Amino acid sequence: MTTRIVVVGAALFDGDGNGGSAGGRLLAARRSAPPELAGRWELPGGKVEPGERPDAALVRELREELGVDAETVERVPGEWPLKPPYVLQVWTARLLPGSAEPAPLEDHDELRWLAPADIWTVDWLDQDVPAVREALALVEAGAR
Ligand SMILES: Nc1nc2c([nH]c(=O)n2[C@H]2C[C@H](O)[C@@H](COP(=O)(O)OP(=O)(O)OP(=O)(O)O)O2)c(=O)[nH]1
Repeated sequence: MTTRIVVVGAALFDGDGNGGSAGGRLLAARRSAPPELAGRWELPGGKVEPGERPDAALVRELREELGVDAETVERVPGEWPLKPPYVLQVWTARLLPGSAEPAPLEDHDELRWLAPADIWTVDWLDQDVPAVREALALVEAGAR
């Protein structure tokens, strides 16, 4: 059997609170490690643990990495290969009322809320580019 480990990433939007709203800003996180990924931007998240639901893993990772209380909204269709055995899956997500603002507690040295016009101004990890594109397409479709 092929071992396949899911990495979950959050397309975390701010805005009017309906989650992933078009026109809201998307949170991008700059990795501080490992050296080959440091300085590149990603969707915050991490590895799903054995027996864990991916959406629950994402909420846990956002708490650990950013210090926030968040909820997932919708799975972004698709799956993107990372370095084997990892694959990336993405959910749209939003902060819960009363959550702290995201802070770069672990794995990241800078966070940036990107307005729609600024999404492509950061140096996303190559494998994140199609994932970010799909996440934006999903929220734009939802806004129509
Ligand atoms: N979190 C995240 N990881 C990504 C993305 N794109 C991408 O290639 N990766 C890679 C980087 C890492 O090799 C792997 C995820 O590892 P991680 O370091 O974020 O996961 P984790 O918090 O569970 O880490 P750890 O327990 O191993 O310390 O996937 C992305 O958008 N988000």
